[in-house]
Amino acid sequence: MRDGKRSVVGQGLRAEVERGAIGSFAGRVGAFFAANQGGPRIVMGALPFDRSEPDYLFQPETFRTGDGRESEGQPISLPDAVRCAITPAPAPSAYRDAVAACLEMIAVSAGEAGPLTKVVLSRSLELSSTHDFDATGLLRALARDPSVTVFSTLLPAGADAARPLLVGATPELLVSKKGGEVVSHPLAGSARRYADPAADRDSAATLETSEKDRREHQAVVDAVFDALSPYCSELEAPEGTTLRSTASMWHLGTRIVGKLKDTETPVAELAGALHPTPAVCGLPRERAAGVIGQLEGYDRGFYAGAVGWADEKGDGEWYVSIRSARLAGRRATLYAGAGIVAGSDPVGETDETSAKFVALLSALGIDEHGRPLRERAA
Ligand SMILES: C=C(O[C@H]1C=CC=C(C(=O)O)[C@@H]1O)C(=O)O
Repeated sequence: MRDGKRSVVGQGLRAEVERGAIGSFAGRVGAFFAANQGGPRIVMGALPFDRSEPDYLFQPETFRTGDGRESEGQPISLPDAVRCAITPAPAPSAYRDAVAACLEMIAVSAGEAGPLTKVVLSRSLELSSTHDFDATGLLRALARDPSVTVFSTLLPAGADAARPLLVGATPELLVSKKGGEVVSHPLAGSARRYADPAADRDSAATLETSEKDRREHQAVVDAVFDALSPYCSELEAPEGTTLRSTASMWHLGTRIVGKLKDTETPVAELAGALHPTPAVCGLPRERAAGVIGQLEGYDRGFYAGAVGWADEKGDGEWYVSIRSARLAGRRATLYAGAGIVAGSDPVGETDETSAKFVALLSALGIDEHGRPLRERAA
């Protein structure tokens, strides 16, 4: 895991933590350290989107931290023969229909108790290549953007011949905990970035003043405050809501910092209280998760879950596993979602998911149709 300032790298797999759902995350990590005396005092891995599905956590053989600048981001070089066939799943037109159906559900529920106010719907791109995907090269290419946290983590062995990995470049901190201090930096509300400076500024200004995006964002901020308040003696958003940028996207973001009442509260418990926030699920949580299951048509697996680490003291960092891809040998599945609220436009939301694919696709050197990008085609 690495951003422009810091890296946390575990290598090898020394031991696996007993797998379970998020409700037992903190208990299982605590029991692992109590029972296992050898090796680095850290576990890392991934939490799935679905709270009832098992996570995948392991203790690495070795572990080191650095300043995030250990290796410069180099463009990855795909051999000429490697070309990707890309199948959108669902097709963009079917995604637009799903957004429209979701808007209808939001409208119909408006008069009910506990109405559906937000659902984050995602779509995927299935890539199939002539060669195995190079996770290390992809990570290096993603790290050219210092504003994101890049990650690569093992996933549980599945039906694939190759061991799957989750690789990505997330801009969103679910929660970090160090001693008595807790930080979360939720994002929601997005706009595409442009190479032309004037168009880029316009895009940011439109996002900043968009009532629909502010509403979409506030739902996440409120949920983070609700989840963390019981654990904190102080909790505030010192800078308020601000614009955050990655190389390809503008977002609305709110950095939330708190002081824990009990400094021993483990980060795993805080992650368990927060996940999934309305940045990836919706409101009310259970109802939105049901709509996602009904309309998306696939299992998200570890997309829109969390990736990170926790140490023996209960400190740690967990990032929302968005802008991510599941790699398994010659196959990769890329995911991108968008928050749907009253006032969302199906075409606009589809375009937003296309914009969110750009980070991974440009690191792979291709566009959404699998065509080589111009600067790499030469
Ligand atoms: C669900 C994703 O992004 C979330 C994070 C930031 C902005 C979002 C939005 O504006 O919809 C999403 O809530 C994704 O990238 O797949």
